[in-house]
Amino acid sequence: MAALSLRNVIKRYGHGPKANQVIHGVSAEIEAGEFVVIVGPSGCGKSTLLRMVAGLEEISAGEIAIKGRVVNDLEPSERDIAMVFQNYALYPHMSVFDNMAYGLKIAKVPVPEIKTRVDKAAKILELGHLLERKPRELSGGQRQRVAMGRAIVRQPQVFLFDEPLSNLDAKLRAQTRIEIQKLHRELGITSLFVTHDQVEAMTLAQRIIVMNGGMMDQFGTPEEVYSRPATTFVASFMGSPPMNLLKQAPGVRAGQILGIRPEHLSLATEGWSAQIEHVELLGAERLVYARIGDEQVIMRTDAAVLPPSAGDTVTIAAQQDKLHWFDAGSGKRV
Ligand SMILES: Nc1ncnc2c1ncn2[C@@H]1O[C@H](COP(=O)(O)OP(=O)(O)OP(=O)(O)O)[C@@H](O)[C@H]1O
Repeated sequence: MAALSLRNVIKRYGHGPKANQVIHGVSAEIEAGEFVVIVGPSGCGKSTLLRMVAGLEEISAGEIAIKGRVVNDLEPSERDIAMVFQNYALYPHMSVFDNMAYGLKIAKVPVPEIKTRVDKAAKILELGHLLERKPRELSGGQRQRVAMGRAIVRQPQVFLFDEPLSNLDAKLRAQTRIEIQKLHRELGITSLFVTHDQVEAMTLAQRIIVMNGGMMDQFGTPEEVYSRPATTFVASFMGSPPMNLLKQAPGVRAGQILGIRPEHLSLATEGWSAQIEHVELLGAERLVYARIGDEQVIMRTDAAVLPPSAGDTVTIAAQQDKLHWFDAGSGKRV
């Protein structure tokens, strides 16, 4: 049985003719113990989807089930979930221990049991020496760990994460990503994690839900999403620099879009004639920006390869087994 099922979930804000539909029928089956990341640009509906699972937003139509039990009409506290928020939402006047224990106290868990669970979570998260501190006496990364600790002690069926790393600097974010992975390996709790950062999605997820304007464009492993994107949107959203999408280059027929990743283009003796616009050195590799007719392409090359210079005319070839074809009308993979 799936740990979490979304069945044609729809969300409208407002009522009647003025209603604004923002989630247009999302279906997904998430297996027990899976770590699923919902990714997409600002406004695509990621938070709304997560908040509907949490019970913080009503569902306009469709069904959400946790371990087979439909939870549409259940309060958040009855859903057996725990959520970690972007702003951590810690109680400022309570110690770290009390912040982590609070939900259990409310749920009338016996005091010795609370102590055992908080101590265990504190140990996993290396917070043991900070239990007496107040949130203001902690670093951003430590507060983030307290927020996770508070979720862990509840021993929920499902963890929900709403961009929990977005307030951390780049280094701490990378480090916390590894901690979250480790935590997931240890606890094996089904997790749904929202982010707008495709790198975070690729590195954390076992499977990724890519949202585009309230629709689910793809649900697949990081590998699938990267190497077989279901739409031009997924192709250009996942990967940096994005996949090149060509409509007019020689060999592309009307109504088609050819997708090719920057790492699958190279200088060659046969192929497209291209004008070099600009070359960027990124340490171990170089990005070469070129123009094929009216369309720009980005090529990724090894920094050791002698680059062309801006203004040069070169020949660029695409690796033939790495071509992606999309329908120009629907944007779907063909
Ligand atoms: N309470 C609300 N009333 C009306 N519209 C809303 C409400 N909350 C969100 N929306 C709209 O729903 C859409 C999805 O919003 P949502 O916050 O889920 O997007 P998101 O992908 O999480 O974006 P972000 O990354 O910016 O948080 C947006 O168009 C937003 O304007």
